[in-house]
Amino acid sequence: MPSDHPGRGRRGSAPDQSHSDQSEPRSGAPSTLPPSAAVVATLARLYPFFRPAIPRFVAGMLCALGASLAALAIPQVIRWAVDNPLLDSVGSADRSGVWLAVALVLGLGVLEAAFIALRRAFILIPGTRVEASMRLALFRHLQDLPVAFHDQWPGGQLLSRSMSDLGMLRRWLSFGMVMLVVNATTIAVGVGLMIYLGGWLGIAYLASAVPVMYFSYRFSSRFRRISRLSQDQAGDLATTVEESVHGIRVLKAFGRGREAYQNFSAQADRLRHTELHKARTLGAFLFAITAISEVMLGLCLIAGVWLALDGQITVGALAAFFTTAVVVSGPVEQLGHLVSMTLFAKTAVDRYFDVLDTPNVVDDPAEPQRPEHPRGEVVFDKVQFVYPDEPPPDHAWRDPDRPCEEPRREVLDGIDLTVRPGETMAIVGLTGSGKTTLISLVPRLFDVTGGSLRIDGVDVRDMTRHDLRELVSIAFEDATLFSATVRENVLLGAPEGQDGDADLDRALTVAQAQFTRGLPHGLETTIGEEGLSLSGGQRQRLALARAVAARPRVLVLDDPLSALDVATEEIVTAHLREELTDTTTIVVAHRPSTVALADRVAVLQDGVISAVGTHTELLATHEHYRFVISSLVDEDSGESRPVEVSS
Ligand SMILES: Nc1ncnc2c1ncn2[C@@H]1O[C@H](COP(=O)(O)OP(=O)(O)OP(=O)(O)O)[C@@H](O)[C@H]1O
Repeated sequence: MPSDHPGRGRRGSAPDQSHSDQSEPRSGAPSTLPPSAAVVATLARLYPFFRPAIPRFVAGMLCALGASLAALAIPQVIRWAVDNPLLDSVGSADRSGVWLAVALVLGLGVLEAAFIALRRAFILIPGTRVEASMRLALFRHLQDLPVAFHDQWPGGQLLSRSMSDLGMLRRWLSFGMVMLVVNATTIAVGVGLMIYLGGWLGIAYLASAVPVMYFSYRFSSRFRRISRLSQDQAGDLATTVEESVHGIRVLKAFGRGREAYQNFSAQADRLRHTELHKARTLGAFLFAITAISEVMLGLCLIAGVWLALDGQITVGALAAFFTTAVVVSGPVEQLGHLVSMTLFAKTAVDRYFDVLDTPNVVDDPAEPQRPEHPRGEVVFDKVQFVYPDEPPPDHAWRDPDRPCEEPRREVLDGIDLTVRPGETMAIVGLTGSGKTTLISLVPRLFDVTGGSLRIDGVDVRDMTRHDLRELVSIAFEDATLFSATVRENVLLGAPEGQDGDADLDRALTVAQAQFTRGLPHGLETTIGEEGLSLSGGQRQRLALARAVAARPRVLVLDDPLSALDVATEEIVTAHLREELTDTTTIVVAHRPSTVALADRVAVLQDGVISAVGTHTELLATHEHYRFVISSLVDEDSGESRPVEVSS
């Protein structure tokens, strides 16, 4: 299957992250490369995103080069002016040569300024486009990645990668990369001119490049490590902010604000120390290269004056030599900042591709199948499931004190269960027995790790995810609503091209969510994070309405009525039984009243289905079922009304 976004080579091409050393940041580049080659190899991965912007970048770079050449031409004019019109005008009234030199310097200055303005105009827009397209690719990939990935990655890490890392990259593309090329060219041309003007003086100045290169080499490997650490710590900090904002009610209710603050403060302090360390490392490097360049210029000045007095160099050439040195010294001093920016950008690219390279293991098959006449029969055939490993220990954002290799455990260990078309099957089991895990396999939130799960004879892994979504819909106990209108939230999964209003009416009635019509703007009221807040029971009813509106063949419900009062639950239950006669329903029952929905009940025990039958049969014959039901009655806040089950 072709890669569906630029920058992604092939599915499953993630670099092996499990064996890398934390001190060496992970990247798409082979780790055997020397640091500078690794930087180039990593940044080269941007090419697919960068390609459309190349013409404008090249134009911008040419403008920047033009500006540098204009600046470098000024010393040549000065040299000519000092050695010719200026000397000629001593004791003469003719100043025309001097005025010409002034006009030339002015013209070159204006040209330099114009080139700089043009450079900005060319590069600003493509830089933002590259950033936007990379952000889009990341978002699409995040949407595509399976639930297991999102279980493992902290939200703050994803947030910081998609926002601050990509912002950093844009700044590097728009400024750092361009100026790196331009400054390197300016230094090369400038030093060439200095050799031309001052002979050995220029060569002596060039010799200062040797210690500069040595310091650059040492600096780059150290700075890469620190910048990776600081970006990862910033991501951790974002995760902490996200968690404390989400959990603000719990923190307030338990009076844990102080602890949360202390935890945040410790993390912020760690980041501050890393930033200080980074700034000191950069400062030492900048000091070294500036000092080397300045000391060398001072030595050149002494030698130059001596050579001029000896008549081996003209005063004009000496003036031009030092004016050129001033033009070159700017780029030399900037080089340190640009190198650090480049290393920062490399880290940002590494962190970006850490996510983008994560293969999607819940993927569409090469040759998809779909049931010809969907009836809604669901068959679990020796299904096994084990949750994926924790993230590898070298993930820099992981807490190094946390154990990494936790033993893998089969949550489901040979599930055999057939749910007949149109049947309602309740899944009952003790807390942690794997009920949610079991039903999550039906819409492929996770893939089975053994055995198979078939709908109407077709393995769910052989269907496209789109086809599967049309067949199966799900409502969770923890109802998530999006910042959108009631209508948009409910019709989120409704089939396209059907009468949305009819689906909406039916779904709201079944889920007893007519209260939405009384909201300030009725069904057009915005709810969710940015809109009106709803109660837990109201949210659950909307989530149920959303699942019903999708008109699925198979409806999967993870205790979706837990927050409803008994009377409302009874009405919803009755409507569901009435409306869903053709729909196969698998419902996780956490309270006896939910079992009332079911035609049959499956008991999940020790990773297998230990019994299937009607509630009455199981009560009479299955000891573990009696135990589970009695514990559910206890849990159910004293609500121990008799359970009515039709079979
Ligand atoms: N994302 C996950 N990653 C790793 N392990 C998980 C994950 N989700 C659940 N588990 C583990 O799998 C086991 C089964 O969890 P599951 O949520 O399926 O149980 P459950 O029967 O639905 O529980 P409950 O009745 O409390 O909702 C538990 O031991 C749990 O710790």
